[in-house]
Amino acid sequence: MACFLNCVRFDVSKTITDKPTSKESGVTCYSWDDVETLTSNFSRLIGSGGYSSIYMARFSGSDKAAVKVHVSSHRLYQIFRLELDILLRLQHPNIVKLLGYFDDSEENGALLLEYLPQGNLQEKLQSNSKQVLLWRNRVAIALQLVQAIEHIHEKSKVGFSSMVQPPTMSPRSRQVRMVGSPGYTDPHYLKTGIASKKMDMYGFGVVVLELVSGKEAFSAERGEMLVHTAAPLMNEILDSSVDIAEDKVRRFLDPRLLSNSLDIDEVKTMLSVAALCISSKLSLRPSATHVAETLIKEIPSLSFLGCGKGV
Ligand SMILES: Nc1ncnc2c1ncn2[C@@H]1O[C@H](COP(=O)(O)OP(=O)(O)OP(=O)(O)O)[C@@H](O)[C@H]1O
Repeated sequence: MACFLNCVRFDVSKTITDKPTSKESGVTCYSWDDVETLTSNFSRLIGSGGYSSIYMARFSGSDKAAVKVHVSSHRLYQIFRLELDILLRLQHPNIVKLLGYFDDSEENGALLLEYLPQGNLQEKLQSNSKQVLLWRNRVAIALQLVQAIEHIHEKSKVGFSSMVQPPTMSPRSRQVRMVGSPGYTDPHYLKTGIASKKMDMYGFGVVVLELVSGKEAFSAERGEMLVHTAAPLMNEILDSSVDIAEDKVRRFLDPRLLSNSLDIDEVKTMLSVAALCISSKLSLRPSATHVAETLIKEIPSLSFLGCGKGV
């Protein structure tokens, strides 16, 4: 998931085969000493990833940044390089900016990212959070995310999304490439090791289910994946030649959103999109462009964004 949630202002024609020198194209190459200073010796942990820890950093002007320090490992270094390579080529308003990085070219790496003060989606959706995330904001998040994915798939020449594992790759190195967060990772990718645009659409479909239900993709507490809970409804949506019953949709919906003013057809549109995106039939999964067009056309609540101009 992180891959499509990060970004950089950088010349897309550049690769990192040759390390950029300091301040090249707006992305700074830092030394480890710099990273230590910026994070005040890693004094404030603000998040944890599957292979990384995220620390608060401050520049001298007191501007904040987030430093994602990857686990030190020769094996996991490839994951860092892959993420850095992608970030160096991306530029989109809906994706966080890469400000700089540290790379020892062997086993240690860190990414210096624009600081995002609003927390992550799970925090926003959590049932005990005081403010309920409004429906229109949920559909806006879905649209912004799919527009970011569309940018990666269609406009960025990143290539990773359609990347197929070279047949010569050893099982060990293949394992290294197989990254993903629990609950979001396409079972087809887990089975074959083949990364594709369809895999990204699967992850997007899971986020849509989270936005509609208010539940997290994977509940460690219940040992439950949202895609499994949603499966009967998803199958019914895909199989059904008739309109899906409203009470079934309402039962899946985040109870905090139940109100007369909510247009249930918009919820049905979101669920239909999710059902197609997470379908085990890869041919059914739509492109990011198609999903963005569908959301803009079928969800009037998005009009507050001035849709069609990109958000
Ligand atoms: N730029 C940022 N600004 C503020 N907080 C951040 C930022 N990046 C990450 N975080 C915090 O750290 C948490 C984990 O980050 P992220 O989701 O990027 O990890 P991940 O993708 O699971 O990592 P990995 O690549 O190691 O698997 C986020 O949920 C968020 O709370």
